[in-house]
Amino acid sequence: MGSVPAATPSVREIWRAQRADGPAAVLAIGTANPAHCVPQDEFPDFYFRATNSDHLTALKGKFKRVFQKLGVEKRYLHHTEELLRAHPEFLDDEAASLDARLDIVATAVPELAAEASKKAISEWGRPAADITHLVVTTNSGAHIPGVDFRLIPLLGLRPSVRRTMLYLNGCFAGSAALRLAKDLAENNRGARVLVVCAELTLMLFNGPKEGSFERLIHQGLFGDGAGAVVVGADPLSPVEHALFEMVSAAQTVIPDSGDAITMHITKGGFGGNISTRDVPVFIGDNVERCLHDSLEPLGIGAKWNDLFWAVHPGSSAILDRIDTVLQLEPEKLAASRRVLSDYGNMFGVTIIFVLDELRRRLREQEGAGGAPEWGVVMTFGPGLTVETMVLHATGHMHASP
Ligand SMILES: CC(C)(COP(=O)(O)OP(=O)(O)OC[C@H]1O[C@@H](n2cnc3c(N)ncnc32)[C@H](O)[C@@H]1OP(=O)(O)O)[C@@H](O)C(=O)NCCC(=O)NCCSC(=O)CC(=O)O
Repeated sequence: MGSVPAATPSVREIWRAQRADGPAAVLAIGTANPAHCVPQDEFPDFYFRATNSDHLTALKGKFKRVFQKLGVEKRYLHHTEELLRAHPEFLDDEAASLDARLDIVATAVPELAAEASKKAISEWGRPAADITHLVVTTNSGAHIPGVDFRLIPLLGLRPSVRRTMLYLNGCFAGSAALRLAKDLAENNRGARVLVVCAELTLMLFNGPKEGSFERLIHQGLFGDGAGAVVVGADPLSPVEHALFEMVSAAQTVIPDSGDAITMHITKGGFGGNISTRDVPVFIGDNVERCLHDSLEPLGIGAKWNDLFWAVHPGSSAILDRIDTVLQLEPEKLAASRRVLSDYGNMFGVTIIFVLDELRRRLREQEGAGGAPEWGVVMTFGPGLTVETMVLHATGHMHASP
């Protein structure tokens, strides 16, 4: 008599076994910047000298006035005066400079991305080969194979790592990648997702031009950096620790705001528009509705000042608007303001720096016995798009090395 075959599991049983038991969580964070640091008060001199524009004294005066209002004290930039001298075509948006810019970012973006990733993997505590999924996002490039592919040898990832490359998501790119990572981690038992965002503003670099206000914002606000996060569900004790549990994630579009921020590739790098007067107003008018839409279905009825906050610091005017609308206590957006001040707006990378800064601040508050348990991530970008993620702090807020 033959043995009785084991019953084949049902599709539902297979589906259930493939899924994680608990929520996705942030397990580690790493950040990196280029070495070239430019204090904001020295930037107008650097910029007008490097672009042979010192004769435009009135325009330089306007740059200085507006730069002081952005909330930035210093930034890190890949491009130096030496690099700009070697590429005079980068000073003129009518010149065909796209190929030269793409050549530079093709190497520099993966290298910066790898630096941040190595720090995240080292803090995580497991080998790089245990990463099962890779989600990479950048606005700084347009290559196939892209940064995701280059990271496999740079980090020693498995060739079978499942890659997703997100190009041109503007400043909400970091949140979009984290939202995707949450779904991947919860829907693939044992998955460990490496999220990587990297940006170089070289794609936006141009000389000053009368009447081009957005150029002034492009040059004065944005900075270069990379951030990496390891995301996974059901942490393997004692090696892994959840920093933030990722409770829910949402994305929405603000009605009639489609022209407020636009970006497109041109022969001279990136073109586009930022309606600097409208963006803070659109965000201020919609922030409460987005928050209610995220928190109410979860049954979280906390007051705004009972939460911790990780908000994309688009500029200090945007943070001021959010402060006013939500009537936040001054320290609530302190992590966002600190990152804006020390690094500038690094597009989608910025929110990873804010999370890193926030966990340091929460650790200090835990020590003092009063850290909030629940919090919100909010980022904004072209669309205008608002990304919201609800987080739960776990009490493991150890800082990165
Ligand atoms: C640009 C600002 C710093 C200006 O600050 P204030 O409004 O307080 O300044 P202000 O009104 O005194 O103006 C200072 C000087 O700038 C001039 N000015 C201001 N706005 C202008 C505009 N839109 N066009 C032309 N000139 C303008 C004023 O005339 C004045 O000139 P004068 O001194 O000669 O009188 C601020 O509005 C701001 O931070 N806006 C939001 C920026 C933004 O959109 N960030 C999002 C980045 S994108 C992002 O994060 C998402 C993404 O990219 O995806």
